[in-house]
Amino acid sequence: MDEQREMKVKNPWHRPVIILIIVLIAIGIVVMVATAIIQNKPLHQKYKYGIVLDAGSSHTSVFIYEWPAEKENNTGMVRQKHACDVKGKGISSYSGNPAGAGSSLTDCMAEAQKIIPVHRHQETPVYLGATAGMRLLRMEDSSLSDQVLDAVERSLQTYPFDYQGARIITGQEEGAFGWITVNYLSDNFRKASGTIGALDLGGASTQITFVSKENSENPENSMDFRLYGNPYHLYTHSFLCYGKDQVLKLALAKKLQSLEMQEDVLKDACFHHGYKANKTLSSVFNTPCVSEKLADSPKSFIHWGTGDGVECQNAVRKVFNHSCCQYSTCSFNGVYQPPVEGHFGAFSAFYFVMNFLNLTNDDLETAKAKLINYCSTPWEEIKSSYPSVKEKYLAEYCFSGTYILTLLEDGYNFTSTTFKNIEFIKKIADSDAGWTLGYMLNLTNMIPAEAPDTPPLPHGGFVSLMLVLSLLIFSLVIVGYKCFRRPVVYSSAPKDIV
Ligand SMILES: O=P(O)(O)OP(=O)(O)OP(=O)(O)OC[C@H]1O[C@@H](n2cnc3c(O)ncnc32)[C@H](O)[C@@H]1O
Ligand SMILES: [Ca+2]
Repeated sequence: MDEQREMKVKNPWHRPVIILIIVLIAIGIVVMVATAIIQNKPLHQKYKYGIVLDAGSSHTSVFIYEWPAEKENNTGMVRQKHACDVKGKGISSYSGNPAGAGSSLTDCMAEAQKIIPVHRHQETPVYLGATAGMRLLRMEDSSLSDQVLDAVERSLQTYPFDYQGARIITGQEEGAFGWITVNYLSDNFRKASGTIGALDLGGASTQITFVSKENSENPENSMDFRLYGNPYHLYTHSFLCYGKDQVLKLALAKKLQSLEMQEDVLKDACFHHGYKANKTLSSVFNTPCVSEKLADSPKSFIHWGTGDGVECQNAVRKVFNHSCCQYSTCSFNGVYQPPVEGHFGAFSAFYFVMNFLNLTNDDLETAKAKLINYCSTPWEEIKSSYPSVKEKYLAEYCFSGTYILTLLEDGYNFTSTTFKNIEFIKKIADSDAGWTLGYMLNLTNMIPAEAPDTPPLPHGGFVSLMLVLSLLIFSLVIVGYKCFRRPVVYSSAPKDIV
């Protein structure tokens, strides 16, 4: 039949061209996104290091910090790589053998040499900061404290690092750098969420630091910082002798002085019933924190626990003097302190003790009640319940817990309500809470006063946006093709050619 009929036969070149275009667009998108990712991918990370020795009253710790070499001024970049506890007591205990203070550091410094890559040794700064133990030794005999510092300096200079000095830091520095550490690790300087206060309880001193709206009534308690574009007005105070070891001596001395001692026996409500230890008077009075010495007294006494939490609270209150305050408000001993504001991180012995006593999540009233119960537990029962805990710590938890709650409530004026704002912490983001990180950040200028300019979008956001837009374009092309392609008219072909 010659009948001409229209039938649909696709143009032979049409479909391949469309497929080719779609494939090219897809390849283009993949190449574009891959290039964006590769282009912005950080090169192989190179790290820098810093070492800070915390020469505390009870012991020395060596902290190694690490940060990406290219991002020195980005806050939140420095992290703790390693911590090493020096064997033995704090450097102030080497006053009779200063050279021993230097050699005590060798094991931890050898560890640091192994951990930090050799090619970074020369540029790695080393700082030693000594705290309340050395402040007390300097008060007793400044030439002895100089000798101890000289000995640790000589020891640290023998290592291939960049030695930057060993010194006794001030109480204000200790408080302020502890505050910088906890807020840096919590990333509070970049966030607009505000900062947290810092509570540090050592063996020989304790520090309280927080941002206060009040105008400081005593310049000695105020410190101003400009960090990452924001000004901070800090209240800070360090109470020498109010660390947990020294305050125990203070409390014992008060009892010994108030003639609570009968026939060489000192009955103590802050120690468990059944606790009995022979102690020398000099172990109590061998510190400048205890001013009045005992006259006509025996050389030793029996420390006899009675385990009465309520009586212990009354005894501990006596170490705080509330009788004199020449400012509008004081904490204790005539020290100016505005009312506490905001949230707090409490670390060092605040954490060790509250964590052991399982009081870190309790409100003030519950914590007090649980502590009274704990204090009344007989010593033998305590010892058998915690066979692996150091006996000295174990014997003192009742006293230390009572001291902590009394310091916070009667000393710093936390109430049942504001007590809930205290978080007991050991570490933040795997780094120890303490003054050392803040000290290093400050000395290396690693927290800039002004926030550095950053691109409007972070790298991840930029790549995601590219991907989403590309997929959108791709989908539009497909949809456009489907909607707007013209129906193709096929030419009729003679069906049969005979
Ligand atoms: O800040 P200074 O006053 O110089 O002292 P420090 O730096 O040596 O003090 P630490 O925070 O290291 O420790 C505070 C106290 O807690 C004690 N301590 C450490 N670990 C403890 C634990 O697990 N349980 C109870 N007490 C502990 C330690 O002996 C100190 O008396
Ligand atoms: Ca300390």
